[in-house]
Amino acid sequence: MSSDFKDRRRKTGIGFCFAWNGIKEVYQSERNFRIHLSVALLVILAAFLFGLSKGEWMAILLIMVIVFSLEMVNTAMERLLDFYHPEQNPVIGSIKDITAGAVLVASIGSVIIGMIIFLPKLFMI
Ligand SMILES: Nc1ncnc2c1ncn2[C@@H]1O[C@H](COP(=O)(O)OP(=O)(O)OP(=O)(O)O)[C@@H](O)[C@H]1O
Repeated sequence: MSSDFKDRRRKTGIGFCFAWNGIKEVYQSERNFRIHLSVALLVILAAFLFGLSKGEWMAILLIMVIVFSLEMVNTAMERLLDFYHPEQNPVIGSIKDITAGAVLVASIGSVIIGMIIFLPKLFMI
């Protein structure tokens, strides 16, 4: 194996570690992230119990990934803004509102997708 290839592999490994630390950091510090994770685990359990189709699995997994990713971007944005501009400012406030709004939009979407998939199955019981 060339040293260049080994170097690149080592860098990828380190990058993965940093990214994993980021996920751990958000998990430990953000209550909303932990709530979303608990709900996601319950939904995955329900998905196994109801035997979802491949398309239904893809829909719930995709929306979960979107919610978690936006939650992390929202947290990063809040920290960035607090670091560079700790004072109150209407522009900072509206940027934080917008990124929080993005999480809310995805969360509402996830509830709607969940209802479309699970409600008919619940009514059949
Ligand atoms: N520097 C600021 N200037 C003006 N308004 C702010 C500022 N910081 C926060 N806000 C307002 O307070 C809200 C909450 O901001 P904060 O940074 O406390 O997020 P949070 O409560 O930790 O949110 P989350 O629950 O998503 O982590 C913002 O959406 C914004 O409306």
